[in-house]
Amino acid sequence: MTEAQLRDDLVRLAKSLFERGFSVGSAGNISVRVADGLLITPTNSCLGFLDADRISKLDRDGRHVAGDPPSKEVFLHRAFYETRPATGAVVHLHSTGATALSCLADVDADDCIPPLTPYVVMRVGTVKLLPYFRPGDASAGDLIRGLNGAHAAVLLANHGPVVAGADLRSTVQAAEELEETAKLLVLLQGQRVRLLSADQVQALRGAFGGPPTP
Ligand SMILES: O=C(O)[C@@H](O)C(=O)COP(=O)(O)O
Ligand SMILES: [Zn+2]
Repeated sequence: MTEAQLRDDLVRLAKSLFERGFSVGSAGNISVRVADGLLITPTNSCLGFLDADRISKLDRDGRHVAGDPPSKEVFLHRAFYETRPATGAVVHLHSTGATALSCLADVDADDCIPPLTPYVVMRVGTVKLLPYFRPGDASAGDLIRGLNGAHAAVLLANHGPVVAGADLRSTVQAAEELEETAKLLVLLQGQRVRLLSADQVQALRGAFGGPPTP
């Protein structure tokens, strides 16, 4: 895809997420890798009303070279690109279910989206809960680097999900799947739940290539 096509795709998919309630106001940010760097949504922009020509562009060293000032979470995005070389896009949302889950006290930090349904295993993989950081705090990027590329998705405590994937479309879809599963988990709070077994999870990974790998 050309850079112009990627810019158009970013605008279209961000608008779709906004219109379906996956983001509100100026919450969330999205980036996509291009040949000579990174495109990322400008800080304080609304995902529903992006202008393709004003999307921020960073060079390979992370320097802002074009467009409006970049999202303050650029370090979160760059940490995924650096530790998962196959990453082509990163999506951060404040979607309701995933954010609700990120606020619950007794969540398993090593597996905060347990295998409730096959699709979340196939598309998202094991999700790590990271501690709370003030938005824009570069320390969260260091924590993601510390995962050494083991997770395609994390939940930022009391904040929301960050998902990395091979390309923009599949990353947006993975963020949607994570959100829907988080909603189910919140709905099922306090009830006895039957999770997929370790064998069932393994069979899904084997049969469909499993979650995105580094
Ligand atoms: O929660 C926040 O403040 C950020 O993580 C966010 O979602 C929006 O920040 P910008 O991308 O800088 O607008
Ligand atoms: Zn945020």
